[in-house]
This record gives sequence, C-alpha cells and structure tokens, in this order.
Amino acid sequence: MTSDSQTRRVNRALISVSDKSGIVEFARELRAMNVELLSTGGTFRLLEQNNIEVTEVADYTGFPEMMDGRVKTLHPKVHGGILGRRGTDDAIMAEHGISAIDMVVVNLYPFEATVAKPDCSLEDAIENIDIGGPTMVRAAAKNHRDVAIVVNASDYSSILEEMRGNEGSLSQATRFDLAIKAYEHTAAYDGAIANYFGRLVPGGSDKFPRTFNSQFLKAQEMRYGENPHQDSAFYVEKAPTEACIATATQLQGKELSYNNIADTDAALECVKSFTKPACVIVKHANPCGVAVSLNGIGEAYELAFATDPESAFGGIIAFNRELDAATAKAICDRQFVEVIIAPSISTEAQAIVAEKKNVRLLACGQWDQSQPAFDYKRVNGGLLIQDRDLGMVGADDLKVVTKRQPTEAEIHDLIFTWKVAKFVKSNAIVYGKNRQTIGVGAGQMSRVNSARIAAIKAEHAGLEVKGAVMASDAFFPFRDGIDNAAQVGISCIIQPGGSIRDEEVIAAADEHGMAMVFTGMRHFRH
Ligand SMILES: NC(=O)c1ncn([C@@H]2O[C@H](COP(=O)(O)O)[C@@H](O)[C@H]2O)c1NC=O
Repeated sequence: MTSDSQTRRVNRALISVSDKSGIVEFARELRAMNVELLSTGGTFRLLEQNNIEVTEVADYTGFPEMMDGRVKTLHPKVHGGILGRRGTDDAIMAEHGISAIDMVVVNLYPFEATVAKPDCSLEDAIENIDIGGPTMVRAAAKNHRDVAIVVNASDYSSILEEMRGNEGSLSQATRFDLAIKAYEHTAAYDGAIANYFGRLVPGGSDKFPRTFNSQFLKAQEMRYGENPHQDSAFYVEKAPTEACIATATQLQGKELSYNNIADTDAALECVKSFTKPACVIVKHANPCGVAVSLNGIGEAYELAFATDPESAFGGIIAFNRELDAATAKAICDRQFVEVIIAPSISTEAQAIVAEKKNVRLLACGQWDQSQPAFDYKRVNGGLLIQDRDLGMVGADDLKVVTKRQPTEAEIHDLIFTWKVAKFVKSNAIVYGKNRQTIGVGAGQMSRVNSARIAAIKAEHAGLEVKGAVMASDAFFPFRDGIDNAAQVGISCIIQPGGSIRDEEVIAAADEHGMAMVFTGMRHFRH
C-alpha cells in the first residue's frame, strides 16, 4: 500500500458512463465545486442537455470518436492525463499539451446484461466488450496516488460529501479504496467475458467454460473455521438469486460461526421444500427432526423436536412461515438453540427471543426457487461444480412396483420423507408418519446401517414405527434393507429404484405385504 497520505484536489474529471443513472446530479455537484468536466459522446450530450458545462473528449483530443465507439478515449491526451505522475511527468505533459485528469468516472458497456438476453448474437456480445472504459479504469486505479477512479454510482454521494468537506479534495485512503474497487470491477468484468467465450472454444461447453471465473464478496470473518485452529471467512455472491443464508438479516445474537452458517444453510434449504407450514431442526448438517403441520409452525416445531430431542439440543431451527410469538416462546422455554431462521420474525417473537441474547435470530425473506444455480465443492487441487439439486418428484411421478398400492395417507408421508431424505447426508434413511420424521439415519457407509440407526432413534424417542413409511435416498442394493424395515414395522417405502437386484428387493417388499414406490430420481448428498 502506498504511504502517501496526501489529499488531492480534483480539478478535472472525465465522465464516460453507459449506465447514466445519477450522473447528471453528480456532474452538477462536481461543477459546483469548480471541477472541469470532460465527457464522451453520449454522456457529453446528456450533460449538455442538462445545462452542465462540459467539454467533449473529441474536442479535447482533436480526434473524433470513431469505429462505432470502438475508439473514443484511447488517446495519449486522455491516458497521459490519467497516468502522468504529478511532480514527475509535469514537463512532458506540458510539452504535449496533456491536461491532468484527477478523477475518472466510468461504468462499462453492459456485457453481462447483453449476453443474458436469449437472442444475443456473437456480434452483440463482442460489441459489448468495453475496451476504452476498462483501460481508463485500470490506468486511473494504477495512478491512484494522484487520481480518483469511480466505477459505482453508489459511491457518488460519499465522494461528493468528502469533497465538500475538504475543499474539493479526496484523501489518499479514499483514492486507494476506490482503486481497489476498480480492479475488483474489471476483474469481474473480464471474468464474465472469459466465462462467456470460454464456452465456445475447445475445452468449453454450453454450461462449463474452459476456465471458471467467479467473484465473491467478503461478508464477514469468523472467529475460526470448522475447528478452532482453522481461520475462516464467509464470502457471498454479488447478486444471490434467492433469499438464502447469504442474504439473511441477523436481528440479534452472537456472531454467526462457520458451522452456524453451514448448518443454517442446510436447515433453510430443507425447509424450502415444503409449501405447508414446516419446521426443520438441523444438527451437524443433517436434519434431526422435520415436520409439517396444517395447524401452523408451532405444531410443526413440537413434532420436529419430538423426533430427536437429544440431538435438537443446540440445533439450528428453520421455518417456512413467519416466526410467531407462541412458537418463539415454546423454543426458548424448552431448549438451547444456536440459530432460528424464518422468512420473517414477528415483533412479539423478536421480543421473546431477545430474552435469550445469545440466540442468533435471522430473517431471510420469502424465497423463489425458480432460478437455476450451481453447487460447488472444493476438493484438494480442484473445484467440483454441478447443478444445484432442485429436482423433486410429485405424487404423479411415483411408480408403484409392489402388489400393494400405497394409501393416500401413505403417499403424503412418502413425499414428505422423500423431501427430507434429499437433505440428509448419504446414505440417508428417513422414517416418517403423519408428516413427522420419526427416525433419521444419516451419513453411514452402508444403507442398512442408516436404516438401523433410524430405527434406534425412533425407539429412543419413544416413537412408534409401526405403520410408518421409509425413504431411501438411493436404491437398495440388497433385500436386507427391506427385511429390516419390515421387522421394525415399516409399511411403505419410497426409493429411486434402479438396482440390478430390484426384482429381489420388490419380492421382499411383496413378501412383507409392503407397498413400495420408485421415484426414478436419486438424491445423494455427500
Ligand atoms: N472505445 C473507447 O475509447 C471508449 N472509451 C469509453 N468507452 C465507454 O463508453 C461508454 C460511454 O459512452 P457514451 O458516453 O458515448 O454513452 C462507457 O461505458 C465507457 O466505458 C469506450 N468504449 C468502448 O470501448
């Protein structure tokens, strides 16, 4: 970082913006502080129409804009004015009639918005690669010792405020900060260009470009990572497409930890699967209790908690409806909870949770899951990228493979447990009855062991397995999983099917008088 702590007066600014929002007001205020303005064609005309005194760049350089705007500002009188080191290059600047440009205000051709249009041609995409803009942005950022670079309209007001309070000057700290923002901006811009065209070259494909360029903004640094000896930070997408952990507002409580963020994400994404009032309690990334109740989230919470009260201790609780006072009170009276998250929190509920000042309370807003997105998983030396698992079957997609058909009540429970199983680490087995989980077996290396664990958990919680349904996130490789399920009282099974021993597995279900449906879609979660 530069050690120069000097402020610099802004005497001359070059303004060249594609997105012209707020630019007239900004330019007017700069003029009020006696800043001389230079501007490119479209921006120049807009400022002039608004009676703002401004010189067109073409008049200053003596060169017209040409080639449909491909060359506007690419001229030594512009770049010398931006890059010239005050105190070092003054003589050469004077010799060539170069005026110092102290501020550059630029936003770039809208490349991402252009290529997002379904009918965007290759020619449109190419013409929307801004060349002169990033060149000025990078030059001004490099010379931030003398020049301020402004790439975000959201910075206009704070810049004006600082200049007003400092006789038209900006501090070194502000110029440095603006310079780094500028490089973040050009990095993202070039990343988007590389991603777009990287799909069209050998090694690229429609979805996966040859190199993968993405930018995340730091939201917070945590005290530590998954374990205390690991440092960690939370980076978020620039513009998340739906309400999620990254966009949630923390209303109270201790700072979110690394594990809190990961577990809250798991709970929230699971509860999003349900349209009726639902509650998901997560412990160590797995749902340990889930329930849906037509009587509201209060009852859903009671039922979810009852699945596994032991594990729910210190858990993360997510709802898909506003947190109300009665539910908040039930939670706070009963258990130690790390995080509660819901689309919104009523004022009364907030007041109740406030009595437990460490509880992290988050409001995330209402979600819309219509946008496709990617999931990333880091492995040593690489990054795995896949579509987010937004797949889900409905009752009509279920293929009954046994002699016995499931009853209507069983179908409701099959879909319910299937939705839960999608969010349980593989191998996942979920027992459920009346839209309440009654046993969850997660993360075992064999499916039959996950089933045994689900049964143990149900027994431990004093919940009756007889008449419950069972979901398995992937097919049963052997009939033993079915035999065990029958032994504990499971009456109906949902699973993807597709094993080479499906016949044997179906025969086992028939032998036990069970109903079994195939989804044709599996939901591994590692
Ligand atoms: N070619 C150039 O020399 C050049 N100089 C500035 N621009 C861009 O032209 C746009 C503003 O143009 P106008 O003021 O004509 O509406 C800005 O997005 C700016 O980044 C240029 N355009 C593209 O490269």
